[in-house]
Amino acid sequence: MVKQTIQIFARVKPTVRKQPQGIYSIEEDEKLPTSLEIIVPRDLADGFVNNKRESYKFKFQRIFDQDANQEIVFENIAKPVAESVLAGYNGTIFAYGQTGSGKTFTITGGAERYSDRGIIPRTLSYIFEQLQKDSSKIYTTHISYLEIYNECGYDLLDPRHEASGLEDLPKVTILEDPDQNIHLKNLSLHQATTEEEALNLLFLGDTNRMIAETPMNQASTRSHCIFTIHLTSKQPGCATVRHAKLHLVDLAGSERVAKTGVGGQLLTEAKYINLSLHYLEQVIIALSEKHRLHIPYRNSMMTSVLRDSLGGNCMTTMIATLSLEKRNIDESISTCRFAQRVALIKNEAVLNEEVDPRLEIARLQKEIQELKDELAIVTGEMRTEALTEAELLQLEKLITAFLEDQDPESRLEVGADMRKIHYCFHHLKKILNDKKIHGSTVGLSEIKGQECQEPLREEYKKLQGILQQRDNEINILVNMLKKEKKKAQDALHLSSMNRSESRHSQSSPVPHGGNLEGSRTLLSSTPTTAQDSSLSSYRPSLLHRKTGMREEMSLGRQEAFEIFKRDHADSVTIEDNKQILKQRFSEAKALAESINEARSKIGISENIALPKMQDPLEEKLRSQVEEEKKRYKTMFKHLKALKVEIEHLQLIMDKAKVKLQKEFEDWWTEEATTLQDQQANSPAVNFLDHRTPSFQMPESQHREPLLLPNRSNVNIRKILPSPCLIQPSQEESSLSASLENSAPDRPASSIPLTGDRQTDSDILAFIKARQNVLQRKCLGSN
Ligand SMILES: Nc1ncnc2c1ncn2[C@@H]1O[C@H](COP(=O)(O)OP(=O)(O)OP(=O)(O)O)[C@@H](O)[C@H]1O
Repeated sequence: MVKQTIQIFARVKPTVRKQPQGIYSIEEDEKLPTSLEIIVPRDLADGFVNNKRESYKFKFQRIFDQDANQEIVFENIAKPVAESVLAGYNGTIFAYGQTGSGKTFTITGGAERYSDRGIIPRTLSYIFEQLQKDSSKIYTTHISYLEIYNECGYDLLDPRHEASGLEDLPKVTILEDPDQNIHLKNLSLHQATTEEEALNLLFLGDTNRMIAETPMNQASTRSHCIFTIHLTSKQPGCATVRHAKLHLVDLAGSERVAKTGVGGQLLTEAKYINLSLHYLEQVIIALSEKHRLHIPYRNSMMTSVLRDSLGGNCMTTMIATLSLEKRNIDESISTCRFAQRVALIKNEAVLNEEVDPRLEIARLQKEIQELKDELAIVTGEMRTEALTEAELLQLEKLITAFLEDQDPESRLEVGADMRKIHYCFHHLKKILNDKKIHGSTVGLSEIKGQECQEPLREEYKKLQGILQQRDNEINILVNMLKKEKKKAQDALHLSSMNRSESRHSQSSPVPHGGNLEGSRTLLSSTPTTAQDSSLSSYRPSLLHRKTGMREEMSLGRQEAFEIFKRDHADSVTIEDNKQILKQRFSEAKALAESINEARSKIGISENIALPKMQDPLEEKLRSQVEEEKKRYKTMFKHLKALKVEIEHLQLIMDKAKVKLQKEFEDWWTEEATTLQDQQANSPAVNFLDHRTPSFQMPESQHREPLLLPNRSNVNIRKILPSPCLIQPSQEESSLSASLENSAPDRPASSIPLTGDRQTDSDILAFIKARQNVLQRKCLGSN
């Protein structure tokens, strides 16, 4: 049992603007920054009057200042907890702080750079690395991801449900058994056999979380999220199984209702958040008071779920995230005060061991049989009748298996039957004699030579096995690279076709998002388990399903999406990541080539027949092979790390894409609704009238004004034909005239639209295509 108080750490978020000097200071204790002093400026009126205290001091296990990166935070906070989870103890890390103070950044990570990976992906990486190293135990890992919003639990990982809102996700409820153990009904557990599978689950949960967000429910801010790694370990042949859980918790923003200044639905949410955080505080106060018999865990879902983590069987760590800007000082002080109370809670973590009943029954049955046999021998219970043919045959088989078994501990089990025991001795003697007769024809020197060669052969066999394994791995990686290259070429070909199509024909809408999809090949072509491949294939369709986008967009919508994408604030990050991804791919390719080279060298050396006796040539050969093997291993490790990075980057890009599409859909729907309202009084739409309201980008993403008139979203000015020298047909002339007339400097003409969004888009797409045909005719005749 390990008795420990909850460990508290503080992390200060980098400030955007320059803050007044001396708003806080960090003192070192035994070379570690452990004491934080917050100085309240004298002019600060909100909440702190001048005659109040000016400075507040708080102690932490360690404080991470603005310049601390994600790696340092992981190494110092999460790694020790992950180690105790690997040893069989429960662990919890939770981030607490006001909205925007960096909880999600610390727990999950930033969505822009690979180096911004937070505690969850780094912990997964670390745990799977350790599991791979430890071959003494059999491990199984499961993942669950729970979101608690307004006191209701939702399963973020159920792939059976297509969520477009939080209410579509399966609801999770709490059940308590007579021993007061908490069970979460409807929370799915997913096995992850590799880091990649676990990261896919994290991605799936985060995407569901993002999709479920609406402007009314900024889930990330207003909900608590608990990502749990369930680890089971067992030693082969041993009936004891160890279970450990690691909760990684991103709590809702801790600001007070008064400060949020919200009403309606948001006020309800704020109250729920405040209530659940209030209950968390109540539990913590109760736990920090000695001799308190009743701890009010049951008051809220979050405290019920984290019951063990707070004052129970768990190694718990809290990260107080602080945004030490002038306007956030009061919230930062209250976060620190909360942390000080948390630090008083003592937990008693025990190894969660239990005996697997099936293994225990088998062990006991064996023991009973052995005891019965012993008893039969001791009591002299003898059988005299002769053994049957079948029994003799069975015994011979047992003897053969016993002789062939390489395990020195293996036993020949024939039971307490002296007839069988005698027959076994008799049969063994026969085998030995037969061997002796045959053996005499073999020369003594040859036997000696064979003895020398035996270990060499074994070593050679082992190396060949490893080589075969690595060969397979390299083939898989090379195939992945080839596929990626082909995909990139296809994408290039497709985009050039699209460009020429949009210039000349504009006849068929292009499926959206092709440019990002290309990068998925590596992931989807990676050999994984059935479950993983189902997840990988789930992801691309998730982009459509979850954002509610159709697989194919109308031409107008496609054009609007392209412009929206181009002007979106995230486009620079997406481009940057694409570049990094490309770079990593070429690095991986180069590395794969070097690995192939090293492998062939090892192969050549191993193909040379080894001399029968050890000699200098063999020694040289051996050391060369060893050298190559070392080089090969290092490169292979590097390639694996690159693969993880590439996969992570792809996940980041997928996430950005889902976000982009979702924002586009929201914006599109909003604009369409507004215009529908405006057009309700006049069914005919004024095509290019400047008075017609144009689509506007959301404020934050707006760089250039978009000229996308009415719901069709087609920029007609872009598609107007250039002056033409040939005479168009009558039909073409009238169509052309109707469009020409709609130019801003001419009297506006109207094109009747149906009011149905899709039909209108199609009508306008048709007009656009016709215009292009006209334009091409013009160009052709010129
Ligand atoms: N240590 C840090 N370094 C760089 N950027 C950070 C850091 N901490 C937070 N940020 C950035 O600040 C912003 C807000 O952070 P984050 O979303 O993690 O806050 P939060 O506390 O989780 O907020 P919420 O309660 O709304 O979920 C994000 O853009 C994030 O990238």
